[in-house]
Amino acid sequence: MAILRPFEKDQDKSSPNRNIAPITAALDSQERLSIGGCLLSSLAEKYGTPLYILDELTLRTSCREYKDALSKYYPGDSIPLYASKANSSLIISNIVASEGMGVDVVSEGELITALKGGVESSNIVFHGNNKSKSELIMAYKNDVIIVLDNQYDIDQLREIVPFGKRKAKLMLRFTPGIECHTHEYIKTGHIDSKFGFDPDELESIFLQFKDIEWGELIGLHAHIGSQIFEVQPHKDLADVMASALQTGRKLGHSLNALNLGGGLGIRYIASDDPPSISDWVEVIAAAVVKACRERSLDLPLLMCEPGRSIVGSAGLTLYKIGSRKEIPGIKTYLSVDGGMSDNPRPITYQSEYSACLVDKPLIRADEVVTIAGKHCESGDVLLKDFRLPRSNSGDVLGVFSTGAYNFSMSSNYNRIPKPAAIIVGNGESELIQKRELPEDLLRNDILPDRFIAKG
Ligand SMILES: Cc1ncc(COP(=O)(O)O)c(C=O)c1O
Ligand SMILES: N[C@@H](CCCC[NH3+])C(=O)O
Repeated sequence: MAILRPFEKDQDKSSPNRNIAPITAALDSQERLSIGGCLLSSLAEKYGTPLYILDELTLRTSCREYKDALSKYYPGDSIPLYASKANSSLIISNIVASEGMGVDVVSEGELITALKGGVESSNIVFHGNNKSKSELIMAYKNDVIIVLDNQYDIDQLREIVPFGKRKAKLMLRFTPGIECHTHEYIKTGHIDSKFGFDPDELESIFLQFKDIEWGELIGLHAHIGSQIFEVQPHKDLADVMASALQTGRKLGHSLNALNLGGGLGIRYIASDDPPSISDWVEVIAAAVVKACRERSLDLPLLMCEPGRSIVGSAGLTLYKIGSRKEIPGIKTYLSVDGGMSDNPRPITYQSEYSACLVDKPLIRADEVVTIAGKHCESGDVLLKDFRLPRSNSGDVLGVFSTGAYNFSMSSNYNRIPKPAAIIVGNGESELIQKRELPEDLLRNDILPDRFIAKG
């Protein structure tokens, strides 16, 4: 298999999700790798490692591609909502809002981050299969769109919304019964999923909502899964959703919005071949238009919720290589100063990544190594049987496409502090997340008085 070098000239710069590296990847005169005009080895020196890096231009380009493609291919109104579970922070909320996107949130933490980052509440959609009362109160008070996932949501909201006051804006999530090819853990559209109402329940929910005082059903939502390369499941989804829209409208609900969720995949390794953002939007827009026209339905406001394809390839992580263990005839381990606590995807989903030595990206890869993390877990491996040039302790390794579901899924396993994060662009770098210190990890520990030795 050809190795697609992440900084090759044939990068498809217009569609970041088809590139392994950020679109600003470049080499300096000594053939060392830079991103956003910043030399990666200098960033490692300045901020320490492990270090999450976010490339501003790649992130903005992805947002613009969604916005532009929706305007170009969908004749009705549309808005892409960034799925902030992929990576939630003030800076990302701020950037996606400035690009005219909304945000999808699933907790008070993600909601407050979106609001404080500058996202307008009318452009926020609140999800969750087990929302707490305080989450629902916060969502209602901030007038964000609440996605009803189950009867428990309905029962709680009925008590929360004060009688005679502003109605809650509601969407209804259902499981469309669509299978897609992705990891078992990140499929959500199949009938036995924990998310959303069963399609058979829809009619009775529509009837239940006919005369309620406290909420207005404004649309429908479904999401089939994540890291998907095929477009057929989303075409099928458009059809299933248009049919549900027709049922709901016949039963008297205006249902002006259709939210098709996220799911577009990105290229982690050379053999990954996702459609571009623009091609994906073209297909889903056409499918929604066709499905609505066939049923003589007015076009709804079209929403989608991309997470990974917005932020995945905008991010990379720098590590320092430390110890080397050679097991003759078996394998060579290179251990780095992070691992499953900053990137739990390989151990969770057997996900594969691409990487290089940032100061030697073009040197011939002459050994096969396993890049291990530093945690007390044999499965803590970031890259298996990966080709790299001979390295030394202290060399900086860059792992690409870590912008999505890395920081947001990070942990403090083994009481390892979380890495710092920076943003780069136009040759400048700025801190966006402070590095945790070991002392920070004691912040919430309590040693009750009776355990403290009395002097
Ligand atoms: C409801 C919902 N919307 C959007 C997303 C974002 O998906 P992705 O990051 O694959 O675009 C997810 C995650 O799978 C989700 O559960
Ligand atoms: N966390 C998953 C994606 C799940 C998306 C949320 N429904 C991943 O890392 O691939």
